[in-house]
Amino acid sequence: MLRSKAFSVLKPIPLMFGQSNLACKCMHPAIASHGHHCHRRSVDYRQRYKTCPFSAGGRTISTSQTQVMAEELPGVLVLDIGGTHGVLENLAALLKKHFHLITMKEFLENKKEMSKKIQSIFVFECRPTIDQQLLESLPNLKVIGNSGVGVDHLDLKMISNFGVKVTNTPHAVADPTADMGMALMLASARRLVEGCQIAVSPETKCFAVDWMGVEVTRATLGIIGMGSIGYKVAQRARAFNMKILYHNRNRRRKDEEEAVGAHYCEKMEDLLQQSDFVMLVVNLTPETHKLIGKKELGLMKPTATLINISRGAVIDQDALVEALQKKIIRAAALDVTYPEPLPRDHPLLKLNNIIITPHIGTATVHAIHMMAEEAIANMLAVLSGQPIPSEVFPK
Ligand SMILES: O=C(O)C(=O)CO
Repeated sequence: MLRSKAFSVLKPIPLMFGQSNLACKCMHPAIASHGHHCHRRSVDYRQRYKTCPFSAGGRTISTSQTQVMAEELPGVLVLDIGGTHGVLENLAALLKKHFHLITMKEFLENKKEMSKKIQSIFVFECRPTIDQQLLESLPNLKVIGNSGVGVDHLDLKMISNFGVKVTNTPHAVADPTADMGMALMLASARRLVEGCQIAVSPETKCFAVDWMGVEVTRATLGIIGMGSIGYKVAQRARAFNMKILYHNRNRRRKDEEEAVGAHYCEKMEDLLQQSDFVMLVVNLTPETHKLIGKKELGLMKPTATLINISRGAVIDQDALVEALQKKIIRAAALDVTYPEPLPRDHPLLKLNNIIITPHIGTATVHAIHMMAEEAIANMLAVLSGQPIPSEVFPK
């Protein structure tokens, strides 16, 4: 998800979204929630809702009518999104086409009136979670539209007990997150961050032999988690003539494997032993919590690099610190950690064989827009009783 830090240079829009996160205290640590490993029915979200009729204020309106008063549209509470910046102006405009947008600030200032209006919650950042207290205060809430694929921050069971549906955006995130995986792999392989540091300090003596990287082309990539993002990574890796191994709960169809030249490893251990780059693309669930620990890191080649674009808690970070310190593996490149961000004195931040980015897998202007569109389509589908493109269910 987009982290405010990454965009801190952009223009703030003070009142567009609420700053307060009071009503959404974190009840469940990410690792304890049900995760997005839930059963999902998926319909192509591109079947857009051209006109979405709603019953509002006793009469049916259509969102295709441009003159509809904002108050007549179904109310959406925009959950706290941390920092505010220019790119979000477009998001607000998008939401306002279909919803009466209610910020957290507005909600907290006028809870009595606002709570009745709110039929959906749009979760922009995947950090804030939604607690029982908030749900109890929203009698007309029907859907929580998560912008992003991972819903490990939401207690799906508790939410479904309120009769509220949860949706996510698997289509919009796949390409940008796969791009991020490739970016981290290439950056780590070619020591891009160290290279930048040298380039900006001309006093540093630089001999290419001191900064040698490893090659991605023709290397072996092991993908753990071959869902839509993992598959997109494989498609990209094929262009680098990489040998592609994958491990997944379910084997992909033969034609899908052949299309990207991927070989299935039934045992994750085999993949770990053979790969030059291991990329984690799994959902965070109780089963994948600390999936990569001391034992697994010990199986990897000393020349191998671990890349994580899923969730931080999929790796046992203490074990990773040790493996990197002792050079049990060559390097790591992480877009996700726990917590996020890491505290300044965290041992991972003291290592020079690691690259860490602040969870920016989908932080592109296009992705943010597409995720919002996908979330809106989901929420509108719930409110209008149509088939829901991407609903997530508790296990
Ligand atoms: O979609 C998500 O859940 C992400 O974290 C993308 O980076």
